[in-house]
Amino acid sequence: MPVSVKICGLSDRAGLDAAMAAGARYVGFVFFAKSPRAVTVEQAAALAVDVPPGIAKVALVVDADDATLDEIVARVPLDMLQLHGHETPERVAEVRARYGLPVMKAVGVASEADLPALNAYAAVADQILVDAKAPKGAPLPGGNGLAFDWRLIAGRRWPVPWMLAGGLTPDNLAEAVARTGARQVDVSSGVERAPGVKDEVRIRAFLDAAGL
Ligand SMILES: O=C(O)c1ccccc1NCC(=O)[C@H](O)[C@H](O)COP(=O)(O)O
Repeated sequence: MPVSVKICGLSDRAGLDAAMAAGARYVGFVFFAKSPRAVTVEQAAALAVDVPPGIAKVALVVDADDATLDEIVARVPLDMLQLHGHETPERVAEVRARYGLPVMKAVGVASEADLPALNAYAAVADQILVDAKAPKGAPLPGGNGLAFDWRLIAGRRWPVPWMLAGGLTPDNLAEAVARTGARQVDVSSGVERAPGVKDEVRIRAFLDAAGL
């Protein structure tokens, strides 16, 4: 059964066009300056305006304050906010209420100890992104191209839709979906030929592997 795909970290027209043409259901724009995929509000607005209905436009932020979110939401046409920092469940609920947009909260997983947080965020967010936990000291809280042990979440379910992320590639996607039961997946590094440089061939291969 096909799974829905989010291509994250799109920063140019070629990558966005490739993701849309291949059948991505979500396209993600990263507003985190340290990322090789970072876009400005102006860049994201210029890209997002051409994304048709049916493909969700996701703004990814990390511990953003209201002023930052105010600017992004005011100037970029969006369908979802992805919170990928240390935002608490209370902050998730606050952002959701303030902007009236669906919120997906990313939760880093490395061991059993990380699993209770998934339940806490599933209680307040519209979706959760089950991602590999960033290594200690890593400059990026996500987008590291690292997978976690998928057995940790095998058979687990949450009361909201969820997305599997972390080190996914065209070659391991089928195993990841089989082991976890994920119906939605998210990828950034695995469809790039260099950090921040999306590869149209790999995007197409990933969507093919997703059954799309
Ligand atoms: O992608 C980034 O550069 C990034 C930077 C800062 C916070 C989050 C970031 N990405 C979040 C995502 O949703 C990624 O798609 C997810 O972590 C999976 O990344 P990858 O393992 O590279 O496929």
